[in-house]
Amino acid sequence: MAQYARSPAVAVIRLRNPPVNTLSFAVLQALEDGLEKADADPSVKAVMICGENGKFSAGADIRGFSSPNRPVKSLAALVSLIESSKKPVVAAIEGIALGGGLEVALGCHYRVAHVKARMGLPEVTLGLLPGAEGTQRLPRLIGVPAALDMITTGKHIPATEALKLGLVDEVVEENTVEAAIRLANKVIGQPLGPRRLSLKPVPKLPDMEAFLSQARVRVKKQAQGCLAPELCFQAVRAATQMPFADGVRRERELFMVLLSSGQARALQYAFLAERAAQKWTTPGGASWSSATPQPVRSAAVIGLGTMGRGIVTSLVKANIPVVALEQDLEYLNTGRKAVMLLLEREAMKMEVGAQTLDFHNPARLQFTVDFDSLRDVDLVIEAVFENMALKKEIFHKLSRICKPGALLCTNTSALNIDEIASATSRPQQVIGTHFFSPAHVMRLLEIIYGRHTSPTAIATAVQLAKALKKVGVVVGNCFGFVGNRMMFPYVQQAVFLLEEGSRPEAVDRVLEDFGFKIGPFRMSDLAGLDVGWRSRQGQGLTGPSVPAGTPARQRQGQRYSPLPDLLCESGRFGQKTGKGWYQYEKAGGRTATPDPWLHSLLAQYRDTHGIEPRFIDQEEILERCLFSLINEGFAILAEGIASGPEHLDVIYINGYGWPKHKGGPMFYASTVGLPRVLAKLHKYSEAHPDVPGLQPSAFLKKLAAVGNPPIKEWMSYLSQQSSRL
Ligand SMILES: C/C=C(\C)C(=O)SCCNC(=O)CCNC(=O)[C@H](O)C(C)(C)COP(=O)(O)OP(=O)(O)OC[C@H]1O[C@@H](n2cnc3c(N)ncnc32)[C@H](O)[C@@H]1OP(=O)(O)O
Repeated sequence: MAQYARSPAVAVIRLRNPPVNTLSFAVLQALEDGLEKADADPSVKAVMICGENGKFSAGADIRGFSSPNRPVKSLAALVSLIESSKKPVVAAIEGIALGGGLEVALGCHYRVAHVKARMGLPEVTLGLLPGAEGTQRLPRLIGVPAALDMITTGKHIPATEALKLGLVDEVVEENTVEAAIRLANKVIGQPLGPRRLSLKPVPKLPDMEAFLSQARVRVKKQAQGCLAPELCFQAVRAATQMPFADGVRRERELFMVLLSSGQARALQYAFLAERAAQKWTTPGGASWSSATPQPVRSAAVIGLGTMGRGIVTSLVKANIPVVALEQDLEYLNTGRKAVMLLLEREAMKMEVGAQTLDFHNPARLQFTVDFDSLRDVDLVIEAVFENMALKKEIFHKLSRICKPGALLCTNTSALNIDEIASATSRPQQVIGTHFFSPAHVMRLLEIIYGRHTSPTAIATAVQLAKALKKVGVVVGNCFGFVGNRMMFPYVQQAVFLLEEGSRPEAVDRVLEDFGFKIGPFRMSDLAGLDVGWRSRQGQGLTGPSVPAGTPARQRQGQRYSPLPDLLCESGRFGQKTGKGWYQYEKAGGRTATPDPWLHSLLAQYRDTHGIEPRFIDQEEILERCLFSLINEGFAILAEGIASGPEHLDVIYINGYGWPKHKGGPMFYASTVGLPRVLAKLHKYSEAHPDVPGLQPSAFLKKLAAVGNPPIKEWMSYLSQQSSRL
């Protein structure tokens, strides 16, 4: 709602809809009523609009876009109503003015912002455009280049930058509301025409056409398959070509195209899924709502390989003092140099000096080979390579050295957290923190609780993720956890497709066209084929521990492809060796080219094993890879390893390059339709009965049997099932 008050001659309208003052129907109605009241009252000479609780407004309610009663049209009408007011209207922007919130402020004649406020038009990130005339007003206020940048990227800008751009008239450090009332009193009686953005011309550029065509290329490149950036561009271009009213009509048409697109639904789901994933629960009854995190005032990182370096960098950026430990001085010095380089680069990117991050200060970042230096830290992240014996040895040591209460985290992508915890005397404080490479860049942090992990430990790890500006997703302990466990069948299908007749470049192209940043074979070359090889050796799937007489293409009664092992045996580990599924210009090269050697290896392999190659179309490639991944997702949900499908989707969007505008694998399955996913899995598993990953999971079957229930209802079917058992 909006609250109306008076500050002698100035009417004060306060937007009130906690927690972020979204513009619900009720808020818009109350705002309109407030404006009418102010207009009708002759003693009111000016109006000031502000938000409750130190926040102006986060814009339209994202949960309301799918509602047929969404208030977008009335928002545009209201912004026009504000602008046409005969009494000056001043916006007092504290905290945030985003989306429709900023559009309301653009309708005001003046804007005052608190120095800590942020402003933006993030609609593009939700698959939309600023549909309350924002694409037409903003270029008139700050010029086309700056407006296009804000509208097509959705970035939030700080108040100081907004002042430089002319987006706000004043930035204050103290009371924004008082400053806005002061300004309102000052401008009473001044002409409003020049302050009405709809009446202003769009500032000219020396060569607008050339600017727009270059900008369009840039926008297309950044869009990566997303429709909204291009349509945002078209709406801003309309502002440069048409009078305001026509531009508004064009904006409306483009908005309707986006609103009805599947991409907008997927992106809005992704926004809400990220928030839903913060609300973790465990089958044991622990929950985000009752667990309290411990403060993390200092941390240690063990191991300064690629992952450890990134983790140290993340902690320093989050202002958490770090002790970085290596096994000997040689490794320590190499690690130290690499970390310093990363931090210098980060300081440059953040446009702050080394002194701001303060990483030359040993009180902030200390390098050591002495385990005793870990005695007082609040949290340790072990990031040595994936070797259970080594990890257990380290955790045993930590359990003796670290202070009581210190959280002991292991950075692992698959190893059993309970087994690692068993090496300590405090398994309740042991937790898995699976960072993604590069750890200072990737947003995802998979947080894995073991059998004994305490709710406090989980809450502390979630809090740490927030401090590191990452998305922490809490999951249970199983081989590969959630992300890699779903990835195994996907990669497995890709390799089976090669056996049956396809090529790495054909499979990659289909999945990259779908929207993955890189396909499974390019990804495998980038990560290094030796990583999986070592893991398969450890599981006894390949190498000397495989019993004599085991068929080459079978393990544990199921089809197995030894192709990746064959590549590793010939020293083809991917980019690092210059050869893998592709060939590269040199060892460490990045440009993948299809490799005739590999093509003849595939032909020879098929001959040896009597496989008749066949043409495999794009549909089969896509469905076998994606549906097997999704199928595993259903098994994970049924086992209680994750609290809901949103968690899986957040993991895939933030850690595995899943295209956000397709909402994550489980959301995608819901858009394809669960009965269709099931029918396709049946078809492929019948054609390839011994290929793992294609047998539909029981939970998928159960959901498909009731049709295609909305994704938010899926988990309720699971509890119905359990309660009957
Ligand atoms: C046409 C389209 C128009 C006119 C629009 O306005 S589209 C909406 C444009 N606005 C946005 O995209 C803003 C989205 N929100 C954010 O970026 C952030 O939430 C925030 C910067 C406003 C606050 O961030 P933070 O402090 O980290 O808190 P949370 O992100 O956890 O949010 C707190 C709760 O508020 C809910 N929320 C936030 N914004 C919206 C919104 N626009 N609509 C509905 N709900 C919103 C968010 O979901 C959190 O609620 P819970 O999930 O915890 O219940």
